[in-house]
Amino acid sequence: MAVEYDLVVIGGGSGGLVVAGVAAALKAKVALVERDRLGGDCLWYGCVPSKSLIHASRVAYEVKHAARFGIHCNDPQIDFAKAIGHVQSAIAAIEPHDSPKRFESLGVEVIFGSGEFVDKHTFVVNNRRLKARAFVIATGSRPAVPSISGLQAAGYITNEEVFEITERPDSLAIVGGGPIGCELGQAFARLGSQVTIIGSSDRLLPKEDPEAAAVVQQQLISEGIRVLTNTRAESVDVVNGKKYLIAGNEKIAVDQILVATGRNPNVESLNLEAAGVALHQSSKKGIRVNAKLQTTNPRIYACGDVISGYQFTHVASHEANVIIRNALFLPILKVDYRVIPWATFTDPELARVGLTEAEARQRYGNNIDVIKQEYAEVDRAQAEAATQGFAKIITKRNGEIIGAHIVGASAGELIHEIILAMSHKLKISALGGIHIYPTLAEVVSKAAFARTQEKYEKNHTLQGILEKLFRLMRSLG
Ligand SMILES: Cc1cc2nc3c(=O)[nH]c(=O)nc-3n(C[C@H](O)[C@H](O)[C@H](O)COP(=O)(O)OP(=O)(O)OC[C@H]3O[C@@H](n4cnc5c(N)ncnc54)[C@H](O)[C@@H]3O)c2cc1C
Ligand SMILES: NC(=O)c1ccc[n+]([C@@H]2O[C@H](COP(=O)([O-])OP(=O)(O)OC[C@H]3O[C@@H](n4cnc5c(N)ncnc54)[C@H](O)[C@@H]3O)[C@@H](O)[C@H]2O)c1
Repeated sequence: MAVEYDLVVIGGGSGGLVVAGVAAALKAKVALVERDRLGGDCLWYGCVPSKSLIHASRVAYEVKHAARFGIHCNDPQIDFAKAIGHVQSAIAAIEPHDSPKRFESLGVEVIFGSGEFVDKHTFVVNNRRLKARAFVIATGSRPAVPSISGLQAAGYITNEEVFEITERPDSLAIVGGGPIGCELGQAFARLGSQVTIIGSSDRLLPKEDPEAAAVVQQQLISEGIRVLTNTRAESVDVVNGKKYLIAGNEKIAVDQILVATGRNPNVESLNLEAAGVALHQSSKKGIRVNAKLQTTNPRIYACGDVISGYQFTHVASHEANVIIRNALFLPILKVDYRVIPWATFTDPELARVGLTEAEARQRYGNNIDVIKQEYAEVDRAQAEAATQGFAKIITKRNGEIIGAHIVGASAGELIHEIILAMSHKLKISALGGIHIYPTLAEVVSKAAFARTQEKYEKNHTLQGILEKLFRLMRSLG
């Protein structure tokens, strides 16, 4: 039976917009259903506002610490509402790129409404029955709020409200020591809040290389942030209008509580059962997909946060690109997660691609090399007093790069060279090529050189041959 659309995309955020835009450019007939506004978490409540606030807070920090370069300023006066104004103007500047007008001009039919599947082939929205060759679920995720007694009554904020507050909380407790907790914790502390981060793991950023995460944790502590690890937020009391968060043995008086304890997929309202779309059985939440990103109904695909894999904007787009080909043409392409990078935008930044050292040892035993290069040995880092941090590159014995972790200034930019090398299965020696002096990027080339040097130092045969060769050449004049 003929259908009206090639693709119906549900959710207009990082994943859905890529699918809809590219499919329409390829001349497919596409409908995009969005329940709120186009742009998703990344634009409104995630990447864009957080990085804008981080920038404002960094300026405050640099001004406050300028005296070490002989630049004497008074303590910066922070106009928090204006900092949030910068956040909102960054969103406003980027929003047209994700606007309904732009997508309609690309040929996408944008439908606002919250619909549901009524059977395996039909999605109903605003009383319209949409039938398509394929559907894509890209409805993202929302903050997962743990059940903490008294929290609801006391009131709290998540990433969905934090970028709209116009008054800085003098004291802020952040529940969750993951990327949101660390990025926003540092930003608020730099803008003048007294911040406490409460994390249930034994360290901040528990998904990261422990040595690299420790550099970030140490920096946060040195900036006056209280870090409580191995601690769960248990309850909240309100006394005389003041909130008291009880966590471990502590009773912390705070003006505001920010909850950043992971995400829940947006699946509830879609009536997935009618569509034959199953969720993960395990503790992992979200829609179950195969390597081609098909759900348990092969005509329905899913990508982004809703499948609870790597929850990043660039991964949602990476998955979207696989879906476009599979859904519009033949479902033969598998998603490749071999080289998935990400960065946590604290100061210093922590960027990662591939395996951690522990994961690499688990997979390859001791048949790996781990090369570490300190920022302090990079001249540009000295020039900019940005000596904190290191690059760690993990290779197989043949030099193939299987993981890299950079913690330090501009780590999120510097990692791209390694991403390219890994994508093309290049060996670490490929990173040792000419690099501009003096740049921070030399932290990567120096790491590559360090491995060559280490191999050379262990190669006594080669050293012996060279010694003899030069003796001979000297004797010949
Ligand atoms: C504070 C914070 C900072 C972050 N920083 C970064 C970062 O620096 N870099 C990075 O890569 N990632 C970052 N992320 C993660 C990133 O925002 C997400 O991984 C990304 O937005 C996921 O894209 P998505 O398409 O799956 O979902 P979204 O972009 O959230 O899009 C989902 C869309 O679906 C819509 N929707 C939901 N339910 C329905 C329904 N029933 N019907 C119709 N529409 C629906 C929503 O309204 C939304 O528009 C951050 C996240 C947060 C919370
Ligand atoms: N720079 C970036 O790319 C960036 C930035 C922010 C967020 N994100 C994405 O958003 C996702 C969500 O971030 P997040 O920080 O909320 O989640 P997360 O799951 O990475 O971290 C949440 C942390 O909270 C802790 N926790 C859970 N319950 C707790 C409790 N009751 N008390 C104390 N601690 C508790 C967990 O141990 C965990 O370490 C990330 O996984 C990431 O994919 C990315």
